[in-house]
Amino acid sequence: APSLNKRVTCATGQTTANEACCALFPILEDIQTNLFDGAQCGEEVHESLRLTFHDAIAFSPALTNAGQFGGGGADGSMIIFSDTEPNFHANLGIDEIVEAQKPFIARHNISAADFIQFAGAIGVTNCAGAPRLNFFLGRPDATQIPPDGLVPEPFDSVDKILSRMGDAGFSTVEVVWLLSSHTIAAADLVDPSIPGTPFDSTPSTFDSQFFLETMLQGTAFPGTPGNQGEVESPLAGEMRLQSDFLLARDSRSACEWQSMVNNMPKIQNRFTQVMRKLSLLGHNQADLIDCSDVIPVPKTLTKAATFPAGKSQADVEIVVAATPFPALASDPGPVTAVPPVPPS
Ligand code: HEM
Ligand SMILES: [Ca+2]
Ligand SMILES: [Mn+2]
Repeated sequence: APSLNKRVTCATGQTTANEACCALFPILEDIQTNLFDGAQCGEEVHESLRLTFHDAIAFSPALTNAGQFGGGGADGSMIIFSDTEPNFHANLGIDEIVEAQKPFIARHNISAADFIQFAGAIGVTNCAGAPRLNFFLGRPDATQIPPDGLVPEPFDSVDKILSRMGDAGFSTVEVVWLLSSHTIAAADLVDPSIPGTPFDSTPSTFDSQFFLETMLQGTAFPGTPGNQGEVESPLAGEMRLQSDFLLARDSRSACEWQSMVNNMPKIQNRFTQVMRKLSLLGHNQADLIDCSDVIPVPKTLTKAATFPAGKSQADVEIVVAATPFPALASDPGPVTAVPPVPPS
């Protein structure tokens, strides 16, 4: 009789719990070599993670309940309808990774819906400190374009962001957990004069610097002032979104935000939970095959969070008195500018 825990050895040599997952190993290798430039945590990984969100979050039970089409969730619509959906305002810039991923989908037997979530899960493993996300196989592709207006914008109010995310099924703390993603992120189009400007000082490390640095007092714009959705950041070369600034300070989210600082086990655990939920929007997990064991084991990170050089506890705009703020060292040496993420 077959044992429940029996593992399959694939033709390519790796083992997995389910034979259907064997087909993913050649795709994994192609992605790491040719999309992520040899397992780097660079621009394509950042854009691929952003794409997991923008594809999935176009999902509105509120619209469905009102008798309209609310979007199919993680259904690949961004790629299937690439003439339309990437042009929605909140998706600006997503066309690049959409076009970069298309040839991979064309040369493998995988839905666009699955590929987007698979590439995102693989990509984060290239960033030291990231958790090993789950991956489920078998999403059918979109048959309809989701409505515009379902992806949060950096100039949206906290009320609007929490309400939109709540419609899709995410609580306030889950929104905070999802924003761990902005630790490996940069903006190209918020200030188009400085493409590749990161949201924290370590855009190729999945650490808690994003949560810490968004709590510091803003002092200047990294490029031009007056961009919609941008506020002053604490570091030269660093971009701060107004939405991240507000969520870090709002009474509904600030406590959870602060709890992420220097708490890697929590970040890893919570990000895994919410990314599982995000990747399943519009689907039942029971209809899919769990291929999580195909995802590589991420690079580890041992470094504690630190204040960037020239910053200290005095620069934290403390909003949460209820929980103690961790005692953190400051990086030694002169104050430096955060370098941009190179385009590739
Ligand atoms: C809550 C609402 C959110 C807002 C308002 C927001 C907004 C933004 C904006 C404006 C950018 C810069 C785009 C550009 O100019 O190139 C960005 C980048 C990014 N976002 Fe978000 N985001 C949100 C949530 C998320 C979530 C939930 C994820 C993933 C789970 C995510 C992942 C990313 C990543 C990885 C990037 C960097 C892309 C790159 O470096 O090329 N974001 N986000
Ligand atoms: Ca980081
Ligand atoms: Mn980018």
